[in-house]
Amino acid sequence: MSGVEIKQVAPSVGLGEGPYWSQEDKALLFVDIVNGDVHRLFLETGRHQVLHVEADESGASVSLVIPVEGDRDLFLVGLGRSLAVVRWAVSDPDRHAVKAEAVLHTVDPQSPTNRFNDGKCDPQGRLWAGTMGFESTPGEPRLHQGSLFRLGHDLQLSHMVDKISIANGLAWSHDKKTFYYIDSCTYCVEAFDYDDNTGSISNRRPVLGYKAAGLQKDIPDGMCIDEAGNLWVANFYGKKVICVDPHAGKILRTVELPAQLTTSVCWGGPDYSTLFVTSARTGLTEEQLAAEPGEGGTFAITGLGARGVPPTKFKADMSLLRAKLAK
Ligand SMILES: O=C(O)[C@H](O)[C@@H](O)[C@H](O)[C@H](O)CO
Ligand SMILES: [Zn+2]
Repeated sequence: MSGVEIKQVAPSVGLGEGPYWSQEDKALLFVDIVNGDVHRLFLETGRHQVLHVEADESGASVSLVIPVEGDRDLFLVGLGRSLAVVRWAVSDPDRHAVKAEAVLHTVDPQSPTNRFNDGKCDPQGRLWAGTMGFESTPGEPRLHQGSLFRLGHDLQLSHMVDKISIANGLAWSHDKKTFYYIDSCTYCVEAFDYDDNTGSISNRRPVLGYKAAGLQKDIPDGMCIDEAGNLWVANFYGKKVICVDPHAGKILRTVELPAQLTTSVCWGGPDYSTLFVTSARTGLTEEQLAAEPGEGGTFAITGLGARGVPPTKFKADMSLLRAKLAK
């Protein structure tokens, strides 16, 4: 593939996840789940902000960060088993700690060691986020302990899919009729029919089985969709992202990265032609880390000849949200 360039844009973190391109700020947001931090990296100036979110009673891991439409200082985060709101201004100091302004929901009381993992907004701006069971070794959680949830504009939480092991990549087709989803422990990218009006899903089916595609050790993790409707999936333990044609169920391209635990992907940059990729270093040995300094880094891939579309912010009924923040 000529012209493809890979550049490390952020220093190594424990478990990078949840990349999100903020066009207003020309910044990449991502989280470090191990340290409970949200990162914001301004690509033009190099300014790098780190917001540590203090634990609530359900845990300390910050697993996703999504801006709230209509207030540039508000963000939804996954925090332990909770979905919470944090306040974070661009003018804040580059490194500081906050408590959540409000906890909207705490889930999975039957599995107290669960935590939220990946999440993203659908075309209507409802948040979809899922949980996973306790992981002693990366990729080997207690199975079927988690669920996928949907947070509506009215801040009500709906339970969408149960028996999820590691809730991961999410994407919606441009015709808003298909929802693509990854539970990492199925080793499969799946699809559902999606109703954009009601936000309901049905008809779960496989799109790409990893073992049948020859990916024996890769774990499907985060995912995004490009303008042409192809899926880009980060392969944990796979040192790569793959581009998948979901209609043919075929791998179209493979891009290798200097990090074996590639965790998630998003499109960004002024014209959405840069693919940002997060990775992790958690669980790797000292030797492995020494051999590959990129482990845990965040990367920008350019020259792919593909591009994405703007991400969707969380659209809340702001009077309901402000009432929660006032409490
Ligand atoms: O990145 C994630 O989604 C999880 O937070 C991680 O725990 C790993 O990906 C998982 O171990 C393998 O999928
Ligand atoms: Zn993930």
